[in-house]
Amino acid sequence: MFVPAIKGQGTEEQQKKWLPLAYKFQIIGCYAQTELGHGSNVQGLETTATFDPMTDEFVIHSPTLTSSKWWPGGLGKASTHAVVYARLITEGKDYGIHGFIVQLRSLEDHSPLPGVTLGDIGGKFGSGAYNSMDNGVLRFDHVRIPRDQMLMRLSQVTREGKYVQSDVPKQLLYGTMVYVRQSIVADASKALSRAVCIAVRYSAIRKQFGSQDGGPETQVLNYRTQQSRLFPLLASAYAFRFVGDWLNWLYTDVTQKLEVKDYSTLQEAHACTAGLKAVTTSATADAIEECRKLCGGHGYLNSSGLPELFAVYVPACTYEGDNVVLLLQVARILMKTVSQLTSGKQPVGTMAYMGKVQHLMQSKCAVKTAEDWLNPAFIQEAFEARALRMAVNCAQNIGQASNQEEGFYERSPDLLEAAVAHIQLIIVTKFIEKVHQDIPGHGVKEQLQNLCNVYALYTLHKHLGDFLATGSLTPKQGALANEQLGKLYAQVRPNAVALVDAFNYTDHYLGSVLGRYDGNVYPALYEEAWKDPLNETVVPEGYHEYLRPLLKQQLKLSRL
Ligand SMILES: CCCCCCCCCCC/C=C/C(=O)SCCNC(=O)CCNC(=O)[C@H](O)C(C)(C)COP(=O)(O)OP(=O)(O)OC[C@H]1O[C@@H](n2cnc3c(N)ncnc32)[C@H](O)[C@@H]1OP(=O)(O)O
Ligand SMILES: Cc1cc2nc3c(=O)[nH]c(=O)nc-3n(C[C@H](O)[C@H](O)[C@H](O)COP(=O)(O)OP(=O)(O)OC[C@H]3O[C@@H](n4cnc5c(N)ncnc54)[C@H](O)[C@@H]3O)c2cc1C
Repeated sequence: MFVPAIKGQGTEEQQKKWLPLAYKFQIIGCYAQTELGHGSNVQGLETTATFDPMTDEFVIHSPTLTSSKWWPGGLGKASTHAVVYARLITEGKDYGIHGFIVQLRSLEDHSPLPGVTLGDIGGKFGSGAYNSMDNGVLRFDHVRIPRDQMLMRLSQVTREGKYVQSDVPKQLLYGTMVYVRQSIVADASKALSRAVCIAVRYSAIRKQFGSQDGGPETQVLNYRTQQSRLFPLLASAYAFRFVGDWLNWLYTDVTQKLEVKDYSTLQEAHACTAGLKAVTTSATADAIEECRKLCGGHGYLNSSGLPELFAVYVPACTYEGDNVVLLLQVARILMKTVSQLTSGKQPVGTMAYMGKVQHLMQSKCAVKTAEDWLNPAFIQEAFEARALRMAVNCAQNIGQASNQEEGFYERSPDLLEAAVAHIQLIIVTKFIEKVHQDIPGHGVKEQLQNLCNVYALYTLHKHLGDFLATGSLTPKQGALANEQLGKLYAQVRPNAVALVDAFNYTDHYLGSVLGRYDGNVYPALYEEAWKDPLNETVVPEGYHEYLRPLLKQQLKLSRL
């Protein structure tokens, strides 16, 4: 994040100076924005950067305990520099949050520089899984930096101390977060596909119950409950991969537009990166835990790879923006778009469907049979109607409040659900678009179409309340969707292992005894057990000190 921050907020000159040093690891940088007292509320950050015209320097200071930088990855022990986000003060006026390059440690002996106090913030969730990352704490005691270490692409301070705002949207200050959020969506797909690969392969070799007259027991992958829990996660892994590819295209397109000062798609980029990051990371975190449960007791072993994958993954729901905070950002943009519908301004991009408000507010889903749900047009329209009607309902309810902000606050739980509906529509739309493309490989397109329908109908089934409450579907149509879902699971089953083999993960990368490509799980589990340090001695440490006295005492008592 140190590098994209300098790329996005540094001048050409600053990029030329600092980026080569970072690329060659002559300096190691981190992104120091979050503080002990503020993470979500960036505008609430307290660290100060006060310009001193006498010396042409900024004085970086931590005025309160809560202004201590807290969480930045790499800050505690590894980084020599940081992009520090602080309140820019010049000529006695606070101009809000800006980025500054600050050296933290000596390049000679790595010791903290004068006025800099820093360290690691301590152990984190998951017994050490994330402890390889030195998330740090950092305090400044009036540390001076040259004026030219203020990142000056978006705004400047002159030698005389005058603040100059460039003619670019101030939201570009948040550009680094947008970049990482879009990469987190692709990362969600990778993490989810790893968990699903483990769970599908293990479900194919695990047999429990169901043997007829002494024959083999039943593969748990053949149980409909196992399929109804696992195949939607398999479909989600593919869905998030495709929407992540599209989001990367959108991000690249927006970045190219910014180069020519075209800011028309900045809001779209923010809504899509924030919303897709929130929805895909929440779904993936829940899915990894579900994959652990799908593997029964062995899923709880570290050698399954799932506990560590879960522990390392779940902070994704929080870092780079708390998912609720990000979805409320999407909700704000939805409300703004709805309010503009009456002005005749046509929504564009992923909001374009809202322009069909007259149709979608009264459309009746035409599905009559379970097979009708295989028609992408029916799926698309159902998801559009649900999302639009939820957004319009929120806007109408907010409109009845005494003031907009109060109304937004009161209705924020409903707004959250409307934002999720909008983002799920994007995911479904991009999956449908993907399977409409030419896809090489015999039978591959059909399998992806099955997974697209599984993702869409599973999501519809899981959120059926929204569809019914908004009148987008009838209960009968909801039941037909569920009926079709069951048929789809049967079609996915024969190809389930092939669909996870297609992720092409090596056993090393997968890191799971349960997910081995050769399926030779039981000997591997047994072999792995003996590597447990507890098995280095046959009689456990502590026997003589604790167990033996207890056993002897109980033996005596039993003879009294
Ligand atoms: C490379 C592979 C990697 C894969 C794995 C990834 C590993 C990652 C490791 C994780 C490291 C973690 C790093 C971090 O966590 S860094 C810190 C992250 N912190 C956050 O995300 C903070 C979240 N908070 C915010 O973004 C802002 O505070 C918030 C947007 C919530 C509020 O902003 P603000 O207070 O300024 O005000 P408004 O809500 O009123 O917004 C004002 C207008 O600005 C628009 N806006 C807001 N954000 C953006 C944006 N990012 N881009 C564009 N526009 C934005 C907003 O819509 C308002 O617009 P209008 O005025 O038109 O309504
Ligand atoms: C593993 C990890 C790595 C990190 N790496 C970095 C890093 O490298 N650099 C960096 O700067 N930061 C980093 N962070 C910090 C991270 O960005 C913040 O923790 C994150 O943005 C959440 O902010 P917060 O902690 O203030 O949460 P809070 O906002 O305090 O969230 C607490 C609760 O309040 C709710 N809430 C907050 N505001 C609202 C609102 N307006 N409406 C409704 N509900 C609200 C949230 O939904 C949540 O339920 C990292 C964090 C973690 C866990």
